[in-house]
Amino acid sequence: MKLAVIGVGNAGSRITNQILDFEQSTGRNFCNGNTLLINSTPPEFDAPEHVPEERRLTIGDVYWDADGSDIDGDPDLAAEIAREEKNDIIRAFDLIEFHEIDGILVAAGLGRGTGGGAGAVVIDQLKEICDDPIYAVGVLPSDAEGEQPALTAARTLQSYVAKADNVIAFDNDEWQDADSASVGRLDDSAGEDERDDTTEDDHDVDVESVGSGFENTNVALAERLVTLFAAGEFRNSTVSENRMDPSDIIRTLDTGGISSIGFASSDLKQAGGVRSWVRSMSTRFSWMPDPDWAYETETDDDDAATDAAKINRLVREAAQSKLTLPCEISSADRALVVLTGPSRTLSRKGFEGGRYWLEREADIVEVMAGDEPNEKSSSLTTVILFSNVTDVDRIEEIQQTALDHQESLRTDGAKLGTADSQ
Ligand SMILES: Nc1nc2c(ncn2[C@@H]2O[C@H](COP(=O)(O)OP(=O)(O)OP(=O)(O)O)[C@@H](O)[C@H]2O)c(=O)[nH]1
Repeated sequence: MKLAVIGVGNAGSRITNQILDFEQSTGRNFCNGNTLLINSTPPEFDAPEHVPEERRLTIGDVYWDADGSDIDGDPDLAAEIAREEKNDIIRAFDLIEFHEIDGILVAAGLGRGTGGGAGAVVIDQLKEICDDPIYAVGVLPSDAEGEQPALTAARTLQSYVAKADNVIAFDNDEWQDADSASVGRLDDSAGEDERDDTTEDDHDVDVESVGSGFENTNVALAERLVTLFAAGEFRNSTVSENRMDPSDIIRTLDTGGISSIGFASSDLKQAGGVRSWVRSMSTRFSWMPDPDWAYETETDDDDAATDAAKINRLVREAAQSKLTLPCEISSADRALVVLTGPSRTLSRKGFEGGRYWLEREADIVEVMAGDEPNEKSSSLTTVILFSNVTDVDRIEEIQQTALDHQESLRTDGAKLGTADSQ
């Protein structure tokens, strides 16, 4: 599937950059340079930068020049700025070749201002000028960030779901362990005494003060998104009977609502000897031929049966893996399974078995499937998209925190009002 990828805010910008990094390093070509970053401050990247300067738009800088303020987590201010600077944003859309793409992916963190507020307005503005489906990647804040980001995310998630064709959610709370200890914790430089004196609220993490620290989570998210959306977009992909079709992805996401992705991968043993020598030489010297036979994997005695069992197991593992948004998979409306690997290992029998298991186990009536043959892949990978999941504990938790916080703001406001009137 060909997609334009637009990152809004810091999280959106870093995720977009990571998607491009993964696209490039795996030899795919699904966005073909159709990308844009929209932010209120220049983001810090964790990976080599792939988005050229002319595709980075800064919004709101006239405000900061005028009074030194910034968006600082306020989604209403960010939305207002995005509406006021509509002309600049629409002009930046001119850089996207809409005739080349099947859809648009807008990535953003939902717990603060630019991603949550301006991102929703950007989706509206895109809808005014193109008919392609618009999917969002919405990052949910972790508990450690405190109550205000939860309230912001509860509000902005609602508006994303209403505006985008589908929102693929990513739960930082579940995934942060993958990253450096700095994120979601107190600054280690703080002294013990200082720590003892902090109140519950002081433990809220200022995302900006800990730098990015999201490198591993962004890599995990990019790997899942690219394996799903770029299926069939390998530069030198071979033909396959069961090849992934963009219309299957579009149909799966057509449910609207919130979706989640599962993923599993298994390394293949590549053959040694002359094949290994050719592989290493062609990596070192671009003029050397890079034939597919050099990537053949070591074979087992009973190949077909082994491949079938392996694929069947991978589909189960992906369904039971840590999802981008943990949820009850049986609450999904539709699912899509994508299998990537060298064509000779993509056992149709194993794939059908895994698909059948998913239909029964997750009780999903409509499970679509497709594969992405890549002769040079050294692993077998399965990605599963669960579309319109409705049984999600994490979202209920965020909504409850948001309600409690709103209530405490109201009570505090009322107390202040009483004090004022006395
Ligand atoms: N997964 C992931 N989450 C991030 C990253 N950066 C920030 N976040 C999360 O995304 C949310 C939004 O943070 P930012 O993207 O920094 O904020 P912003 O959208 O630029 O908004 P303002 O800071 O108000 O301008 C936070 O609540 C964090 O949970 C990132 O690189 N990856």
